[in-house]
Amino acid sequence: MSLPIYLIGARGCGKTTVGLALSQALAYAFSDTDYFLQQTTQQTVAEIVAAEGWEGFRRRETQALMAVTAPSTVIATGGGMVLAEENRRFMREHGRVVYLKADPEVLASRLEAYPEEDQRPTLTGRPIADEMVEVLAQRDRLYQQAAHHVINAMQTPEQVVQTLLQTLSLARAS
Ligand SMILES: Nc1ncnc2c1ncn2[C@@H]1O[C@H](COP(=O)(O)OP(=O)(O)O)[C@@H](O)[C@H]1O
Ligand SMILES: O=C(O)C1=C[C@@H](OP(=O)(O)O)[C@@H](O)[C@H](O)C1
Ligand SMILES: [Mg+2]
Repeated sequence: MSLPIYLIGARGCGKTTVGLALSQALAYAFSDTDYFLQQTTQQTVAEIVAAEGWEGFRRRETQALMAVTAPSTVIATGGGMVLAEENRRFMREHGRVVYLKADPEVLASRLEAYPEEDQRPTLTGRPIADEMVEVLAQRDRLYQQAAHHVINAMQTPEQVVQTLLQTLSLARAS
């Protein structure tokens, strides 16, 4: 059995979309921590945050990360998973961690086209483009710290999957 692969990065970088496609290419299972939370609580992210605040959501997110961790599984995390040092350490110790990196303008344009507000309630109360700049300024360092590999996520999903396959097999060979 192979180590789990964790995809990290900001909202809109493609963790869920690319993660599912990567799992199919590798014949791995696929898990998404947000989807896991929605299934187990029967609540959307927005409903959890409304009831318990971001603090409650973050606590549940850590539990979800541990619950979905399994061999031969691609795990799409939520964009804020790296905020907790505990989560960064857990991912690095249990699997391969890949940062899907994209510029804030690219992320904002994807989210503006398809906001999914139940999944992505505002983090700052500011417009998406401003929020993306602010969030990346805080988190880019944490994504870099947690990651074994950094991938350019500003390609088509198919190209990102190919880059991931190359990067992960090179990493195995070295
Ligand atoms: N590589 C990509 N190129 C263009 N659009 C993308 C890409 N990856 C994801 N998207 C689109 O961006 C939005 C967010 O993707 P998603 O996979 O949910 O990101 P995340 O899970 O990282 O927040 C979706 O509408 C998705 O179709
Ligand atoms: O960046 C964040 O703090 C969040 C990202 C979301 O996941 P995606 O990155 O899959 O959109 C979701 O976990 C929640 O809204 C919080
Ligand atoms: Mg996602």
